[in-house]
Amino acid sequence: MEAGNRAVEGEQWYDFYPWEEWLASEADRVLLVDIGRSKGHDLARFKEKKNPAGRLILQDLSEVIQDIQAPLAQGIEAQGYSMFDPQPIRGAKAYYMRTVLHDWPDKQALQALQRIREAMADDSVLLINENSVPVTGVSRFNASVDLIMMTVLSSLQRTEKQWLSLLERAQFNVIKVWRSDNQGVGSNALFEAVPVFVGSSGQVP
Ligand SMILES: C[S@@+](CC[C@H](N)C(=O)[O-])C[C@H]1O[C@@H](n2cnc3c(N)ncnc32)[C@H](O)[C@@H]1O
Repeated sequence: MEAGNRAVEGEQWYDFYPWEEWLASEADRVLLVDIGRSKGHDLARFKEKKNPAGRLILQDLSEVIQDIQAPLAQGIEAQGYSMFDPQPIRGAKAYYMRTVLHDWPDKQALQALQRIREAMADDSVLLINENSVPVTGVSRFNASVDLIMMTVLSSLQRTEKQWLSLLERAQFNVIKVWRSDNQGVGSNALFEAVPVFVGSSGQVP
């Protein structure tokens, strides 16, 4: 799947999302936790192209992290972690995932989102960079990925409505769905969301 996404990706999220303005925070705070980032090439590109202040953390399964050969750029830290476990990085400015949740059915995706929500501060932001497929007129690429998702992973390529529903059920408010003019078909939408915090009564305020 990753190779497929690489072949068709368009602009990077940081080229069309105003991260400098929207993610401004203290320099010693973790700026962004990239969950399921594989070996971290894209975080390295973000660092190289934009040189953001703040720590960047890439997380993936321990076996993936252990397989990283090249040294990481200064300012990037790698951490072996499963997204179904409690998130060790608390209160980061942004939690980011690209083409990770599409590998998972709603039940597991909701668990992973819950782990993020628990770790967020009041001003943290969730960024989900995913493929959002149209309801009709789906491209051959997306139709074939959808079939692969279903047969191999019991998962799916979600429509925007399905992404919004997933995020709402995970108790996030979606602020905006960002799209670039030059969209690839591998991860064409950036869902920006903030947590809805549940009050002590257990009710969403
Ligand atoms: C389709 S790849 C996407 C990689 C990268 N985000 C990208 O956009 O190129 C899915 C990634 O999720 C990681 N992954 C799978 N299960 C995970 C888990 N339980 N916790 C954290 N990462 C996981 C995989 O190792 C893989 O790197």
